[in-house]
Amino acid sequence: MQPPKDFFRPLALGAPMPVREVPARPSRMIHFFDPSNEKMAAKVPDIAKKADVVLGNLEDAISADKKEAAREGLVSIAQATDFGETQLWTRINSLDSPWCLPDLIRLVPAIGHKLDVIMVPKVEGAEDIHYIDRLLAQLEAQAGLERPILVHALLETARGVANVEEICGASPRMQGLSLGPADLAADRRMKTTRVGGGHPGYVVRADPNPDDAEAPRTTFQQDLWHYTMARMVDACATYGIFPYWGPFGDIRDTVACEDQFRNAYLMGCVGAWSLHPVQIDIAKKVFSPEPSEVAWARNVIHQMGDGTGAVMIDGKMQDDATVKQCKVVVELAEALSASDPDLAAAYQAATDAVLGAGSGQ
Ligand SMILES: C[C@H](C(=O)SCCNC(=O)CCNC(=O)[C@H](O)C(C)(C)COP(=O)(O)OP(=O)(O)OC[C@H]1O[C@@H](n2cnc3c(N)ncnc32)[C@H](O)[C@@H]1OP(=O)(O)O)[C@@H](O)C(=O)O
Ligand SMILES: [Mg+2]
Repeated sequence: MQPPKDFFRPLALGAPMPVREVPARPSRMIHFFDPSNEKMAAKVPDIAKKADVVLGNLEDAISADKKEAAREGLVSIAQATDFGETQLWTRINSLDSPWCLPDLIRLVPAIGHKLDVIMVPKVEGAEDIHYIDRLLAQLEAQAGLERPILVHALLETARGVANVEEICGASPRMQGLSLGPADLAADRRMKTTRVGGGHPGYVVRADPNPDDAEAPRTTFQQDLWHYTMARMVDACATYGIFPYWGPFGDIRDTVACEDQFRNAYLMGCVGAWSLHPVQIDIAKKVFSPEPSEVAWARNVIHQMGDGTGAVMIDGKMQDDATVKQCKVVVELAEALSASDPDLAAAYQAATDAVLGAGSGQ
């Protein structure tokens, strides 16, 4: 079905032309900072050197009496910092809050030319995106911005999940979605107070031992987020935008954080939020393909020639579909290599070891 003829028309006279394809920029981690926290804010220039995205958070985790200080702190940091290739995002307050409109009215003219993405919390349906879309167009036109600010929606309400496809297709501004496990759990009345990860009570249990009814029965912990993450990934892939895992709140448990991030990576997410500096490196490790995976993928593409038919490589069937899977890995590796020379060298060394130096892969 074709989009409406005016889908790519600016929603205000003088507003910048909407993008026709969301740029696939490295965003392995969206690093949250509190712009009202001077100590944290002072770290932003250094953190921006190692993070793919830095996000000035104005919503939850910013106390009501700090909302204006966070907004003004973000303006100051954005105006004073050269972010280089690192993206600058913000999470504005929810659309029903008294702070949302002041956030946008202040930020767009002051730092709109540096803001890549505005993250909108608690999105319930396409109507929320339409509201932001038109308002941003008006503010961009007044500010004389030359490129549109993209929008990222938080998937953190039951109705938002029920409407996830219409949210993704609501505007050419849509950059992607993040899964917000805490608000979503509360809205669904899930009985977990954790922020992401599993729960020891969510298990399936092996059958009783027919020879010993008293023998302990093994349990297997299940993933609370599998359904929602899969819905989010499918909706984003349908509209060519990007899915992300949101926060992992148990900051000291770096192992379970890595597990949660890896679940998201394997399911098709392109990144996750980092709430603390320790999580930046976890996300960088997980959301960058392993050098051995890149070498394997390049070998499959190399051996599959025009990408059609079927061959056996190391005992595994390869065909038209697996070539596409391998291209996903190689395209991500090449995009990350462009901004990370260490990663580029690791990928090339692994490829040369498999395909021989000078293979041109
Ligand atoms: C639930 C979902 C959300 O809304 S999640 C997003 C909202 N939450 C946040 O943005 C939290 C951001 N992180 C923090 O505020 C802090 O990390 C912390 C309060 C959780 C812990 O801070 P602290 O006690 O200071 O930790 P440390 O002492 O270990 O810090 C060491 C050092 O690092 C500095 N630091 C800490 N966090 C950050 C950061 N994010 N960026 C930069 N620097 C940071 C800290 O200042 C210390 O510095 P120092 O060594 O110089 O003292 C929801 O949407 C949903 O799911 O629905
Ligand atoms: Mg939330």
